[in-house]
Amino acid sequence: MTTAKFITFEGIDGAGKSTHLSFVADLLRERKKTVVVTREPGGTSLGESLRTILLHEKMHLETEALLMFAARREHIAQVIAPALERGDWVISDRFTDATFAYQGGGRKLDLQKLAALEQWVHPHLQPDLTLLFDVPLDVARARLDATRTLDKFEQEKADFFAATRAEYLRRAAEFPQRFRIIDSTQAIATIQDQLRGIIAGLDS
Ligand SMILES: Nc1ncnc2c1ncn2[C@@H]1O[C@H](COP(=O)(O)OP(=O)(O)OP(=O)(O)O)[C@@H](O)[C@H]1O
Ligand SMILES: Cc1cn([C@H]2C[C@H](O)[C@@H](COP(=O)(O)O)O2)c(=O)[nH]c1=O
Repeated sequence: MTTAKFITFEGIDGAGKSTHLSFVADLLRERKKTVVVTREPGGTSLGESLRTILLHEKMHLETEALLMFAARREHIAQVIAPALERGDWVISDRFTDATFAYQGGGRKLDLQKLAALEQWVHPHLQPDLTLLFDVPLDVARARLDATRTLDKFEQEKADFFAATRAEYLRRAAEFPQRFRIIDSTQAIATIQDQLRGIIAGLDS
């Protein structure tokens, strides 16, 4: 029997990560796992209130980073840690890599300050697996433009997303043991085949 695992989905807006969340959850349920699917910012009542503020209100860039970690602290306390302690598997649509990528890469905040917050908020918790859905900016932008009204982050310019994507890829290279980079320009069915292989490898 394998122990509970913490899986995170990451990527720039429009990369396609949310498309595959329920597919991976279903794969795990087929393997008789109890799965908790959650998201950041969000996942708790307080976190969802903070999400609305974060995605729609202008604020100082350090306030934005601090609120991301405040929402995360509550999320870990109320949802992630209890689920893992119960033996449930947790899938989170974004986690701390997003703060490094968006606030560190995109907003250019000091990575050392973000690392200090990470050390404060979750010194002993890291994802077992991080699926990084990677696409060129123009592909992500075309997908977003086709589907929705854009929030504060999604309205950012190309250089913001270029820096965000670069920081994601830098972290994937820094932590190769937990990151898997998914070429999200592939067809959805092809990506699902790849995900099936990754999940089988994790749960064996
Ligand atoms: N591999 C793919 N090929 C073609 N279209 C895709 C693919 N993956 C996702 N899409 C489409 O792109 C759009 C954005 O996908 P999705 O909502 O999963 O992105 P996301 O990365 O979760 O974005 P966000 O982080 O902004 O929520 C959706 O309309 C989805 O159907
Ligand atoms: C956790 C986290 C998220 N963000 C940004 C990234 C996205 O633009 C939104 C979340 O929206 P999604 O469509 O549900 O992915 O928030 C961020 O900037 N920093 C973070 O730590």
